[in-house]
Amino acid sequence: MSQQTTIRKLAALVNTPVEKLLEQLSEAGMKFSDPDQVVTSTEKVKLLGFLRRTHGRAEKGAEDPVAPQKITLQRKSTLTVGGGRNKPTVDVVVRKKVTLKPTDAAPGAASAAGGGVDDERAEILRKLEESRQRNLDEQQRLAEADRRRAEEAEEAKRLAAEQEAERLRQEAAASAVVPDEAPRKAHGHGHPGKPAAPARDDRGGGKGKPNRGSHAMVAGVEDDDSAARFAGQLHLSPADRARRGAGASRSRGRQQQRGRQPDQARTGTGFTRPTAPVVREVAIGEAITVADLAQKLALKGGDVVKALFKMGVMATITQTIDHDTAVLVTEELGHTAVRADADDAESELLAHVEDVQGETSPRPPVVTIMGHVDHGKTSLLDYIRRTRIATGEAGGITQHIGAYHVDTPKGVISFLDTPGHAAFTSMRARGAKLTDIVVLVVAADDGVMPQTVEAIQHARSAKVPLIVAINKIDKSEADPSRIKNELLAHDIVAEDFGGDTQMVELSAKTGDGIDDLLDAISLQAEVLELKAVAEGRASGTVIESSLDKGRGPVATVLVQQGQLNKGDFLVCGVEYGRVRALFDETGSQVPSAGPSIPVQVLGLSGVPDAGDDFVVVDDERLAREVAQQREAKRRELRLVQAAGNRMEDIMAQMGGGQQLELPLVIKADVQGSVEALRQALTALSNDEIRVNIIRSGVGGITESDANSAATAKATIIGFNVRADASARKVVDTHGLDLRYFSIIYDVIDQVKQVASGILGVEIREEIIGTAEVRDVFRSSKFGAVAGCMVIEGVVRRNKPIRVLRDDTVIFEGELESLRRFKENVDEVRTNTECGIGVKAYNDIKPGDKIECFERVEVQRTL
Ligand SMILES: Nc1nc2c(ncn2[C@@H]2O[C@H](COP(=O)(O)OP(=O)(O)OP(=O)(O)O)[C@@H](O)[C@H]2O)c(=O)[nH]1
Repeated sequence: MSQQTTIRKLAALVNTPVEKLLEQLSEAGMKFSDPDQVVTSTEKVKLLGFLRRTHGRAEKGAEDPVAPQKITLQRKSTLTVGGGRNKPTVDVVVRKKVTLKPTDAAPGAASAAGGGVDDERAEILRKLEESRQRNLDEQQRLAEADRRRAEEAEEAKRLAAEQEAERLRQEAAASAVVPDEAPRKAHGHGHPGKPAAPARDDRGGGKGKPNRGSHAMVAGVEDDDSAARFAGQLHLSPADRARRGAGASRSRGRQQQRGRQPDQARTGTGFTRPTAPVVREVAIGEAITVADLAQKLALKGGDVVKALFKMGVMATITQTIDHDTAVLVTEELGHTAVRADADDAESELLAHVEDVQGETSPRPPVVTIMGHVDHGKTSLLDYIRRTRIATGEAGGITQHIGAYHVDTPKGVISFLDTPGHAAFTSMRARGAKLTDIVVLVVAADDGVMPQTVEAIQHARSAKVPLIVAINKIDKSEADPSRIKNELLAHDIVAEDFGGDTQMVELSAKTGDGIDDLLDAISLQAEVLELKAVAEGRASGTVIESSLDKGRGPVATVLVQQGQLNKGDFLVCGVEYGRVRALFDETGSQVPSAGPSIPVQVLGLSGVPDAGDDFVVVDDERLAREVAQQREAKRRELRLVQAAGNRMEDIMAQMGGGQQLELPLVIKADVQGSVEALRQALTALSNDEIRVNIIRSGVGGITESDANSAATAKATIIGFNVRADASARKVVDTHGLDLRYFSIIYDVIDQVKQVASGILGVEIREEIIGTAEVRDVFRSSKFGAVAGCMVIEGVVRRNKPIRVLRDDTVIFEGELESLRRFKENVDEVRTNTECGIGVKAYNDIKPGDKIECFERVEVQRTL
């Protein structure tokens, strides 16, 4: 603290030389060597006592200031006695002694009488006292300022937390919940008022909309339960704090807070004054982004980044940190972390779904139409839709919602409205089994085609029975028996051939045979004895989804179990919501939908993916939690996958049992070489390394080649070509691996060795010098001699050389002669002229480059 008194200051204060004060302090038994040392209040008091004792020494007064002081004065006067005739005069000295007791006005007299020393002492004492007092005041003032500052900071923090918590009210309510403590008892079934409450969520997209919550809070229209949950995120009253401190369980604390909340709301503010920093308990999974963690902690992303930085972890707001780092930083920030059990809400959901197992009853079949291109799948679906669906009030036309159901005299049949194999296989890939029966359309005028066979295979692998629709029988060239014969080759045997596959001849154009097909489907369905639980909470699969401008997220779902009703809460993939409205394929609103019936659902928080499952749950809380957890999991997965693609990570994973990638940029002198290298190198890929040629082409290595290599951290292979100056700059800057080759076998060999993980010594060519040909002389003795300037490095006579024209190798060999001014030399260095004779090569031209290289052994690294 700058306000502390140093010896120098004290000396100035009491008007004493510093040395003297040091001496006095030393006499008082306090060792100080430096005048800038700080004197504490205790030391000052000690010095004061010492001075009191020593000055005027035996004076009791010094020790007992209350005792009256006794001062003795002596005065001397001389009298002259005698002085008669012949008698000498005598001087008599009279000494007078007066003892004064300074009872009243005495102190002044005393000090006056005491002389300089007493004055000084009194002055020191007074000033010391003053200084002590000043110090005390100063300390009090500073303490007061500190306290005020702390209060202000806390207030600001509280306000920020309130705003943040308000903004994030839904997420915060969920994220601050300890997974296993979660709502099993506190929420859920124990809160009958809750399902009716969240009208707010009917608007859909309720995820973290900024202002909605705050309005609700201010206006006090929030339902008590939600408000209480929200308040659980905020501040702790002294009582709650004490409870926490005493180790009371969180859930109990929350319930008590809940009980208190309505009272607070009635006070008008809805908040209590902050009495302690909010300690949040956050659930952290395997990995989390900094932004997500900040959100869970109701902090700014920057604050978490800063805290990480202080811990020595450099991470940006979008980066993912692992569980351990996240826990450390959470604790560093004064909050607590618990491991998120990824499946807790999910298992709760499962238990929830199992609850509704009940009586099963027959359900309609779900049919998918497959077949070869142009064999009439769409026509067939359209015909059935057009003629079989009683159009609704909405304009009299049927809607394409991804599926529809038709009533036949033999029962209801649902058709999935997306013909083709992609939809079927992608659904299957996602684990969704929707289809009960496949109708295979084969055009009678065409026959079994590749996609017909593919459809058979799909149906077979999904273990779904087939019904063959032999289409286009209205055509003159139609030959149904040929189709039946062709299908025999694929083990599809028609009933009239003694097999078990129903085959219906029809025309999607005229409608002939369509009823027979519907009958066949119903028959097949009976054989399959399709059953489902018709009552209770619904579950099923999303068939199609989209974002509608006016209506928000719209999903067509196929109910597979139970009854889906308007007003139900549901989890749908990573989305959730409350069913605001249900529409059938005619565009009419329906109050509910049972098993195998497709309906459009409005009211979800977002657009789910086709193939996502949906489950109706009792309350919105569970729906939201499951959806959020799934979303978090999906995001983590995405992050892990994205991170895994980066080259650094791949390299870092070396030896981790995963396939590594070896990215290469290949440039060669001719297209033939490029192709040959491409093929040879990609063929080297094995289980451990995948050779990935990210760029290839003919010609010298350019700056953009080098840049691509830098981006992909690729090795550049120059086959009989060289890098130009700007490319070399990029190579140097990024420390890229640039290798030149002139024999295809060498390239393959080197890449092969790296790919098979045989690391060891490799022979690498290193260019030691380059000379530029300025002129060419013909000599009868040596043939063509190139008058050169060494532009880089050194050219040595006994090293191999290559001749380059336009950065492309045109000759490789050795030097015949290396001369300077007619003298043979062994080497020529940069910026020196020389004459070079190339052995067995006479076609050298001005502008060519002669590069001198050597082969060196290099420890191979990846
Ligand atoms: N004559 C006749 N033509 C038909 C019949 N069914 C479909 N077509 C015609 O065949 C062509 C292809 O029919 P689509 O229904 O588009 O066939 P698709 O299998 O859905 O074709 P992709 O969607 O391309 O796979 C159209 O021109 C139809 O008019 C039929 O029963 N008789």
